[in-house]
Amino acid sequence: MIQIDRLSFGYGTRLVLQHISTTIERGEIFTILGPNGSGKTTLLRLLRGVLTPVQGQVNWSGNRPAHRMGRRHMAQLCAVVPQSLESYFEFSVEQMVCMGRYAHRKWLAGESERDAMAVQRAMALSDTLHLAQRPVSSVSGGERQRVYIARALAQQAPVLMLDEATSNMDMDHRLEMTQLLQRLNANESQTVVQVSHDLDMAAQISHRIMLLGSAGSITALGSPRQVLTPANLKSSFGVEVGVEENPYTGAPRIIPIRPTQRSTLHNLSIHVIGGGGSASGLLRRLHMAGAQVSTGPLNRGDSDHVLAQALGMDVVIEEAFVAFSAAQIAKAHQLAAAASTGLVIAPCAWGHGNLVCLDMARQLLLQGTSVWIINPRPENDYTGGSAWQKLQELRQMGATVLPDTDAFLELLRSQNSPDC
Ligand SMILES: Nc1ncnc2c1ncn2[C@@H]1O[C@H](COP(=O)(O)OP(=O)(O)OP(=O)(O)O)[C@@H](O)[C@H]1O
Repeated sequence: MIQIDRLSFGYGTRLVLQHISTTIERGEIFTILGPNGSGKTTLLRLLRGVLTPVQGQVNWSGNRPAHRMGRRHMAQLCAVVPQSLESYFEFSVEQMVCMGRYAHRKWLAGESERDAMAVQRAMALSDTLHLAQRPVSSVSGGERQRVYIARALAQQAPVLMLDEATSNMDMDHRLEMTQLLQRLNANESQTVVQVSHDLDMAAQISHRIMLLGSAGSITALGSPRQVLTPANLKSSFGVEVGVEENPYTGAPRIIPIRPTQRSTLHNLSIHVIGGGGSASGLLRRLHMAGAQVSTGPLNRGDSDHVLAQALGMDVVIEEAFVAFSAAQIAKAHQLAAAASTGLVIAPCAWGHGNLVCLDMARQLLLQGTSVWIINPRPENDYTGGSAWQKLQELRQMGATVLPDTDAFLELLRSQNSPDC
């Protein structure tokens, strides 16, 4: 019903979704999971044609690509329960739900009996009838989510798209909404495409789950049982979980083992070479895990500099937009030599201004400092090959290359574990 073909999308130059392909079938409950910022809401927007893909396309069977379909046409096919609160607050709840009938009305036509019946039914199903005359601005967050669901139900579109639609609801209403979705799906072949952070609910009701990773690509796609495995969830969320069978529903049930791994690196001391935001995630995660972190040199105002300063790290700062001076390199060398665990090089872009950091790493390596390099890539070399050659030499001299920050942190943890 909805074909997604090698879809990629970015805001500006930053890609947030990469190579997404699948077909969502009629009558399917399809859930998109993933960490914050992994592109779930963006994917929903691409599916309903609000955004135009950078590559690939979305096709609703028998129609033009989604981004070329008109709004009214899309509204006949797809009803949306949004994540963010919309500013229709001057309307009453009933008026708001009536807006769901927009796609069914002729231009300037009033409300028909059919419209009125659809609105009443939607409000009854979503338990919002008693709120009908209240201004939307006066209802609670959970009640407002039910109003949005009512508006979407009133639209009577074959596909219902929900973006974290039950996140503010109490347990009773959340269960009720879950059952409602299942009932609509079973009795009326309603296709449901939803974004959720509720893994247990997703496991319980989804026919298929798409799990996105932090880089906006698919970590796993398939049945809840195939997708919700400890390895996949670790890969996407960086969290260790156990998965067991829910004794009441038979669906997989997720149990965090170590929800976060804070304070596990508290006796380590590490110097980080980054720049241009390449080390931000690494700096933050090392800090959260309790490691003593220093970094630099970094140009003033660089996003890694701003973050390191905000976290109170020792930072060697060079003025903005200038090459690193010998004096600042000497200071960084001193900090790095004092970092007893070692030096780690983030996947930064290399130019003639920061190439000298690789010479510093070489000297430290020769002096016995451990050096790690995270995900070095030739396309990050803007020096005509010198940086790539220096990185290769570091590797030959004994620096350890790791694919990503997760692998680096895992290595530190395993070396730092009390069992070692
Ligand atoms: N209009 C925009 N302009 C620039 N960047 C954006 C815009 N909308 C979203 N982004 C960025 O794109 C990335 C993906 O955002 P998106 O809202 O799709 O993530 P998500 O997986 O739904 O996150 P969450 O679980 O937090 O709701 C994020 O890094 C976000 O900051």
